[in-house]
Amino acid sequence: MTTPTALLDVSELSKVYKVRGQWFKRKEITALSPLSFSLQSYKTLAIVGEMGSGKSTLAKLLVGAEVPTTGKIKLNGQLLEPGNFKQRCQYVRMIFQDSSTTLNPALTIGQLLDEPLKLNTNLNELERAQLIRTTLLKVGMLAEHMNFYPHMFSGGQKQRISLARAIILSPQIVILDEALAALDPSLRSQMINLLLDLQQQMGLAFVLISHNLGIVRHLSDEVMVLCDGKVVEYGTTAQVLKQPNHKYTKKLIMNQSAQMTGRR
Ligand SMILES: Nc1ncnc2c1ncn2[C@@H]1O[C@H](COP(=O)(O)OP(=O)(O)OP(=O)(O)O)[C@@H](O)[C@H]1O
Repeated sequence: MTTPTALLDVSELSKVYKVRGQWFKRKEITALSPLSFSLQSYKTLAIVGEMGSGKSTLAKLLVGAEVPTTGKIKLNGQLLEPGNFKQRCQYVRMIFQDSSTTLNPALTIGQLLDEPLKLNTNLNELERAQLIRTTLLKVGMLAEHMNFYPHMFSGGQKQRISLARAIILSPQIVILDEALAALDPSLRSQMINLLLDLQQQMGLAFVLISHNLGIVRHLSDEVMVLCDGKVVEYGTTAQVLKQPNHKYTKKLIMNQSAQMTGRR
């Protein structure tokens, strides 16, 4: 029996930064040691790890913002070329924690959503406007919001706009880099439900970078734990959270359970 081709297939991916050290010597920083994983449509992989463990570096490599030192990234069996950002950005999109800094305040929501369409599609103005309206509706906003500016929206609504911008090109993978961290618990739950709905509707795969194990538990099928750029744990979410093996995972689970008990 042949195994089906994974949507995303990452093998031996690593990143070493060369920085200036003492006495003009070059110093190497291994942000990510070679790691491999695969991800299917409709599935979510969570990346967990403490500060400086390599989570953002992995996200940047996946989205094509950094060139890997070693390794390959395949999408539907096709090799993604490191420098071909245009090829990549139609399939892999990213959402960050703080939409106030990623949404250009001088542009209307319509103009913000039109940018990726102008760059990556051959749609005419009417078709683009129609797609912008339907995408806004998909993320729980109104079609009229296309004429508004980012400052007219709350943090939760701005995250929905960022999500609209991420899905407007019908990508296959969305990377959520602490994208829910700044939201209060009720907005966070609404956003989690919206993400799960969109995943079902569009067959999306998510790579979720998060410190919050509650979010990880709700959204992800698998968890990869990074420590100093190395994978120290990788398995199904249920298994990793129930029986963590590595001391960092154990500490994270204990700290967050203590916080939950303290809040009660
Ligand atoms: N452009 C760069 N040049 C040199 N070193 C870098 C660069 N980017 C990241 N690093 C280093 O690589 C390591 C991993 O960083 P990375 O930002 O990926 O960690 P992280 O897990 O995302 O941390 P955080 O949770 O703080 O965002 C760190 O030691 C960091 O200092």
